[in-house]
Amino acid sequence: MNDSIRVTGGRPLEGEITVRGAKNFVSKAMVAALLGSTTSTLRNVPDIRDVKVVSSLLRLHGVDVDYDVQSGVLTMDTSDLQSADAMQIATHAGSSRIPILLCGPLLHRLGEAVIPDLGGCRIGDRPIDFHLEILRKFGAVVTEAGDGLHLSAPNGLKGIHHELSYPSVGATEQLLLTAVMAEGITTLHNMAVEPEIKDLIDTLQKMGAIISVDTDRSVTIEGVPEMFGYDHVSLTDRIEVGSWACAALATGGDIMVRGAQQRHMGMFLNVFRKVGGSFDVTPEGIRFRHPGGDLKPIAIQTDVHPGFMTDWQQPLVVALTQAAGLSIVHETVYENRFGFTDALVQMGAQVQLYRECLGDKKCRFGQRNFTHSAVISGPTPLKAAEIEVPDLRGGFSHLIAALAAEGTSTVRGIGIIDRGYESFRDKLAALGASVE
Ligand SMILES: CC(=O)N[C@H]1[C@@H](OP(=O)(O)OP(=O)(O)OC[C@H]2O[C@@H](n3ccc(=O)[nH]c3=O)[C@H](O)[C@@H]2O)O[C@H](CO)[C@@H](O)[C@@H]1O
Ligand SMILES: C=C(OP(=O)(O)O)C(=O)O
Repeated sequence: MNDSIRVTGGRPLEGEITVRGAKNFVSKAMVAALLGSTTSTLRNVPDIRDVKVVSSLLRLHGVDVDYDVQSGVLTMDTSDLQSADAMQIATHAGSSRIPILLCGPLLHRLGEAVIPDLGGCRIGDRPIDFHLEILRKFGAVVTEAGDGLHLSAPNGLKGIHHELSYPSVGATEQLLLTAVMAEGITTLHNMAVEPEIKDLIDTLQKMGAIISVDTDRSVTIEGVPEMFGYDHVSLTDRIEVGSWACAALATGGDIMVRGAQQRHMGMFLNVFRKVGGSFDVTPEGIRFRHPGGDLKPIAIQTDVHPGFMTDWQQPLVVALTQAAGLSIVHETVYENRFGFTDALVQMGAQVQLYRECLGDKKCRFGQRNFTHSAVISGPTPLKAAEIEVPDLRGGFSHLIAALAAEGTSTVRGIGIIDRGYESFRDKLAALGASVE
């Protein structure tokens, strides 16, 4: 497939699109299916690359995976589960961050796990120290093996009491996926509470898990000896919804996003309204539009849920280049998530990056030489440019910038965007974008 796209901007995106299941839940629910001794059915599954990567990893372990793109129904039959060939696992190195979550389920079901080196967006160091600490506490023996890790559990996995120093999404999922079948009781404090995690907990409960969530970011899990398949409908991808909403704002457009769910987007909708966007929530989805007039600047800080999500930050920054005044964005989740602004500056935006924390939220990056705050001065007309996509959300943000810019831009490396945006080329065409 051609990996670059020519975008002629300067016209509003208008029309209707549908967003299906969440990349950051579907991939985890697919891993959870490994815990079940019977077939699992996942619905509302989008046709994105991360689903293909996890399907392939499951197949390497003997899972019979069947996906009907049209209906979005994915079934996973785990009756012939078996250890995978290490050489074949290695071919998945760098493909996604999901493989590290296979550890607990594979240790429970097969007694060993071989994990390739992780991929995912390069938006910071992204260590896995929390994951390994949790797995070792449960009783896993972790050794480095070639291009990845080898894990075993000679004495089985036993419940633990753990507190995260930061409410990491992946580490919370690691603990849940391991604790559900570990012997005895597990408790976790300072857990992540993103909607995708709540959906994972619901899925695990359907499978037979006993999980009690408290109101203070803590959870108690009573391990069970056997789990079964599930039937579950994925929540909608709130990051994709927010990305299209920002595209409507930046291009002066009007986009009806079918499938969008208000209850998972509270903080985003507040910000969208404060910046000057309009939205209508309907039973079918949410319609986002630029109502005309100037957009307003804003000061925001990204945070764990229920704060403003880091994955919304990059698309929003493009819209903020069109707001009248100074906007401030303090990124507190990743230390290096403003690299994508170089291309915006090349297109005429005024974005100044700072090492200091430009906000009062507790942040791990303040005194550590990371440019993790941005001041955006607008409105600045954007002009076409040749751009290389840096990462998933940064890439979609570049597309939005090209759609808002006068002239024809070339955006290279758009394959990355397929990791998390289903049929984005068709959706752009449906919204009247001029793309080749
Ligand atoms: C596939 C998936 O669901 N990806 C999402 C997930 O990523 P992911 O699960 O990787 O993100 P985490 O919540 O774990 O990371 C948050 C912070 O914790 C740090 N950390 C994490 C693990 C660890 O072992 N040590 C450590 O220091 C990270 O470097 C980062 O600074 O949540 C992020 C935060 O909402 C989202 O941006 C990603 O889209
Ligand atoms: C950072 C992201 O994903 P991943 O964790 O898969 O790299 C994202 O979806 O924006």
